[in-house]
Amino acid sequence: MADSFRLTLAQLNPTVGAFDANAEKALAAWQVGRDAGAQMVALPEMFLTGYQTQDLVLKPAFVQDAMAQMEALAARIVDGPALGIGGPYWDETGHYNAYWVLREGKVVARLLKHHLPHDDVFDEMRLFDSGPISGPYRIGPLRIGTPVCEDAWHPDVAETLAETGAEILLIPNGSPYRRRKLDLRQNVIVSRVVETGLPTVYLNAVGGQDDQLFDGASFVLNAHGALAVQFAPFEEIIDHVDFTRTPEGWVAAEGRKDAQPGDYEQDYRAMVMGLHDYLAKSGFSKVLLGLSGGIDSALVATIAADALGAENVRCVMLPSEYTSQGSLDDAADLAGRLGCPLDTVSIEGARDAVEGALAHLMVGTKPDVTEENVQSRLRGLMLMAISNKFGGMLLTTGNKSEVAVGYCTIYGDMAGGYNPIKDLYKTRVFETCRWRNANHRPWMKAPAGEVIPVTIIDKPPSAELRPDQKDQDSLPPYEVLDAILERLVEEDQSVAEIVAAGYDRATVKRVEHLLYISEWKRFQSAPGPRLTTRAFWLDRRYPMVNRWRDGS
Ligand SMILES: Nc1ncnc2c1ncn2[C@@H]1O[C@H](COP(=O)(O)OP(=O)(O)OC[C@H]2O[C@@H]([n+]3cccc(C(=O)O)c3)[C@H](O)[C@@H]2O)[C@@H](O)[C@H]1O
Ligand SMILES: Nc1ncnc2c1ncn2[C@@H]1O[C@H](COP(=O)(O)OP(=O)(O)OP(=O)(O)O)[C@@H](O)[C@H]1O
Ligand SMILES: NC(=O)CC[C@H](N)C(=O)O
Repeated sequence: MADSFRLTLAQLNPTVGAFDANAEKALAAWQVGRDAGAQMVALPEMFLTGYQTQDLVLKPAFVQDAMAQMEALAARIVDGPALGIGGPYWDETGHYNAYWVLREGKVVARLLKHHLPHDDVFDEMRLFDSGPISGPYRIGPLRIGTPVCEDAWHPDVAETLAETGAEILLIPNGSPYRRRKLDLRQNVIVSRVVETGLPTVYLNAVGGQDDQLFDGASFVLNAHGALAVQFAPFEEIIDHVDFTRTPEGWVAAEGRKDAQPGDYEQDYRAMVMGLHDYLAKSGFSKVLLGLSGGIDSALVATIAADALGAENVRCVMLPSEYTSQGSLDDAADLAGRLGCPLDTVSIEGARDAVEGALAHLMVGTKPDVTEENVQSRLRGLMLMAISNKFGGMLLTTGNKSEVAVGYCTIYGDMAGGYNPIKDLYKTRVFETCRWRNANHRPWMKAPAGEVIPVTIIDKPPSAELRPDQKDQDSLPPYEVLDAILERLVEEDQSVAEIVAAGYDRATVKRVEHLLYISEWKRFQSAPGPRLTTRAFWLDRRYPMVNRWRDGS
């Protein structure tokens, strides 16, 4: 019996619902494996349909179509390696998230996911039935056990596979990014390796799907947990792992060990990829945004220029009488450094017209946030008109701190289809700008160097909706606001715990109140890439009507 086995890992980016394109990608990877003499080529979880399909996978027509496409793909897998690929499977016993193994024109195995994740962004218990734990399958000389993603986060599936003769584990995944997720995954998988004594392949998808980002970063561990192979995150990679039979069992040869960037780089890459894929997969190649001369729109313009090329990022300055010369200069400076086209559209005439039209109703009232919001909404209106006429998608620019406390105008600066910094607290916005100014990578399409002028980073944030307005007039300093928000949102701390940590009780209560009363705004807000454990959308599902307040 042969003593070697070549497994080709395809860390690739599928598109939800694009069955033909996903199948072609799988076939191209299979051809790479075949040409390299592999015995098997593996793709990630639910690759044929893309992931996550959400409720699409409850639709019989969708699943029938996917299963027919899978059979058609199987018919093309002849005279070469086996192909492992994720896709749904329905039969009279249930509806499954399955891993299909195709070989010599046929489906030779189907491994059904047993543990269905139902935490953070996952609801698989509502979408699938739990399959029985499948046994190992043989490809050439090797018996392979395949826990499907969440299956590997519990000991039982891997243990059963080891007990029933698996010689390696191959885990296909659709595991979404969040900060430092790779450390968590490796800790979990080391436990499986130690429990089973089996070399383990962890293959993850890459690419953005709505708010979720799959970061790849696939890896291979040998028995005892030593790292044999590590793929880079956020890249499409096809590469091979060579296993050799030894007296102690199968051993993976040392392969590529791609470096894993630090937190700021990974978050930045996630935002760039999230924006790129949301647009490209929705059929857009251009964006526009309101460029105020402030830091949030500066960072969004930079992310967009890195994702799409500066020529595809149309910046629009929409000044009013409150716009300072400094803001006009900073916006022009940033657009020039990035190489983005910049237009100027005054909102003054439109504001006069709106205020004139409303004047007879407003008699006797004092100017307040109403007039401020009109300016914001006029900007949204003008930007959407440019979007409609010229076809770019409008980006909205609220950071996580603002989105958390509702410091943004509904139908105003919240207008837009995607928000690249929705899960980035304001204090991280500053640090991210500094990181981008100091670092450039080949995947960034905008120029290297100090693209975000230091004056933009250093000036006090202002909405410039009334004379001398500063964010800090309405909100606690961002260091304090972000620290309280992180404790309330990410850490689920009580008011008493936050106060005990040294924060002023009245401030904590105010932030808690603002967080709860703006739930409705977030419900109507644009999606954005998930970076944390509690992004606003699926990770944290709060009611809009909620009269409870923490009395601790
Ligand atoms: N639970 C709920 N469900 C549905 N609707 C609800 C609601 N609660 C209030 N509302 C409605 O929402 C409206 C208030 O919300 P909204 O109109 O957004 O206005 P509002 O939140 O009152 O004001 C916008 C805030 O964002 C700040 N800001 C900061 C930075 C930039 C910008 C900018 O615009 O560029 C703005 C601005 O200074 C102000 O504090 C009310 O008219 C009310 O009818
Ligand atoms: N004068 C302006 N010209 C163009 N767009 C603007 C202007 N003022 C505000 N906007 C848009 O509205 C968004 C919210 O802006 P605002 O300046 O009021 O608050 P901010 O959160 O401090 O954002 P920024 O740091 O980008 O200024 C901006 O990011 C920008 O997209
Ligand atoms: N697709 C899944 O089953 C995900 C499982 C796991 N909780 C992860 O995030 O990696």
